[in-house]
Amino acid sequence: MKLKNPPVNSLSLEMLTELVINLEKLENDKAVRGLVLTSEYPGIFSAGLDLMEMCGRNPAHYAEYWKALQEFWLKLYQSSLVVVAAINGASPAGGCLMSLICDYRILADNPKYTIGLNETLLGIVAPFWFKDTMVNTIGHRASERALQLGLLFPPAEALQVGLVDQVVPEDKLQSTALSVMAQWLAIPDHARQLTKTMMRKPTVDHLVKQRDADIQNFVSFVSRDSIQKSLQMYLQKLRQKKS
Ligand SMILES: CCCCCCCCCCCCC/C=C/C(=O)SCCNC(=O)CCNC(=O)[C@H](O)C(C)(C)COP(=O)(O)OP(=O)(O)OC[C@H]1O[C@@H](n2cnc3c(N)ncnc32)[C@H](O)[C@@H]1OP(=O)(O)O
Repeated sequence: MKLKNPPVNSLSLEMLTELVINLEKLENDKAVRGLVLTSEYPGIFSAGLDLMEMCGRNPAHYAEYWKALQEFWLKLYQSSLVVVAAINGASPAGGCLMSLICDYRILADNPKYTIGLNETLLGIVAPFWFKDTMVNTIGHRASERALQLGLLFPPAEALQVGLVDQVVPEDKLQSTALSVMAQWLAIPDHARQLTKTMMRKPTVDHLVKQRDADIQNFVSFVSRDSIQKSLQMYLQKLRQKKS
């Protein structure tokens, strides 16, 4: 599955909705057992959540957006398919989250392709289920440091901390993803799927139990004037970077 939402594959409401529909289609197709997630645009895997969905909108929109994001996370995190992320570009915040919910992550070796949950740099906070997903991957101490500092790791450091499973030359990314997929598909589906469910259930249950409260938290947090100002300033900085 190729992410395709120019210019930076930000996770807009429309993109999230399409991703969920496509995932459902693949899950229901008996001929499909695995999925490689990559970007149509080498250089950018995904810029994360679409900041335009979080700026200057009304509470009903924020609630709808957050619910769609939760839905996407729940679908992909619980997917019965083998999901391999072939990360061919920068992967900040929501882009990193999307990689973390896959079963295996391969990052192309390019110093520009940084990955991490950098929310604090925007003056916002990664919600508990982003944090849980990261802790499940790299452990508590490394997550605490990475989350507080909003670290974006270049490939060698991402590998060292365990945020990705493999770093490979850019031209070997897709072939490596396919051989990793073959290795995972050699395991009987039912045994692998039950194991995945068992490993991920506590994290899934944590969000499912608090879904509505989490939406309310997001809406009230993002509606604050101070948060709106931080997001606007961050967007301005992104735009000024060009000039
Ligand atoms: C008490 C506790 C309470 C807790 C309560 C918690 C509640 C929850 C709080 C909220 C939590 C939210 C979690 C958020 C997660 C996120 O994912 S936020 C998004 C973070 N993303 C980023 O920081 C990435 C920003 N982008 C970049 O760094 C770069 O764009 C890039 C991806 C590295 C690509 O660089 P480059 O190729 O140079 O492109 P640019 O020129 O920078 O960008 C092109 C245009 O795209 C726009 N853009 C970039 N990123 C985004 C984005 N994420 N959303 C929307 N738009 C984006 C950029 O502004 C450019 O636009 P134009 O200037 O108009 O062309």
